[in-house]
Amino acid sequence: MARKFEGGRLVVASHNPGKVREINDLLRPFRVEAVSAGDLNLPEPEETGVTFAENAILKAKAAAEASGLPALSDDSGLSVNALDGAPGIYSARWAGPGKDFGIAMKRVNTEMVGKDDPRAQFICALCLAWPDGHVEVFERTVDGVISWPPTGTKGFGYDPIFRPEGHTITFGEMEPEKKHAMSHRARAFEQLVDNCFQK
Ligand SMILES: O=P(O)(O)OP(=O)(O)OP(=O)(O)OC[C@H]1O[C@@H](n2cnc3c(O)ncnc32)[C@H](O)[C@@H]1O
Ligand SMILES: [Mg+2]
Repeated sequence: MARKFEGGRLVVASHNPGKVREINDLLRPFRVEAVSAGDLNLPEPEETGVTFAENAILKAKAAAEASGLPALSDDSGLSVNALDGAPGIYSARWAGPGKDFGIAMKRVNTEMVGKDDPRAQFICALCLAWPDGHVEVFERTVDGVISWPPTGTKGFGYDPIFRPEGHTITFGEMEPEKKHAMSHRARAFEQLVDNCFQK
């Protein structure tokens, strides 16, 4: 049995404004007072894990310890079949110190030249951690294809080059509510809610 979140204040342990916005959207229907790691001036921990789950755990634990509150982290990324899963856990790092996703998306396109498999997945590991060190982790994916050139300005990160399976537009072109109905983050969140939130 997963430990339940009892309600009240919850730290959203991410320094990515796009993610914080999406997580706040997903939390809205629940009795949760979300505060972001940025609001609390929490440091951005170094992501030394070798899996999404490990990095999610280290980010949530760091925020829960530093704040004394339960903390929810998200470690996510794009995994391209033709690139053996890259950029994967390095998705943020491909954008460089300036967090320029124009550069990161171009690199995906350049490395895919000559490969004819466009399939890719977005992956999201969510971790809910408590100040006593207890953690719950949920990981989900969404399948799609890489689409070039980048289109749409509604999302963040790699959204303009990811077209989810069965759809004709990219996540960058999609309304947030529609992305929340199918994304890796929304799917992992559904698991989190089923297991850790009071009904
Ligand atoms: O670690 P935090 O502070 O949460 O913020 P971050 O941006 O560094 O986040 P990650 O370490 O999890 O890196 C994942 C990168 O993958 C990209 N990514 C993850 N989910 C995405 C989504 O739904 N749409 C587009 N890009 C996404 C995004 O650009 C992230 O920067
Ligand atoms: Mg990060």
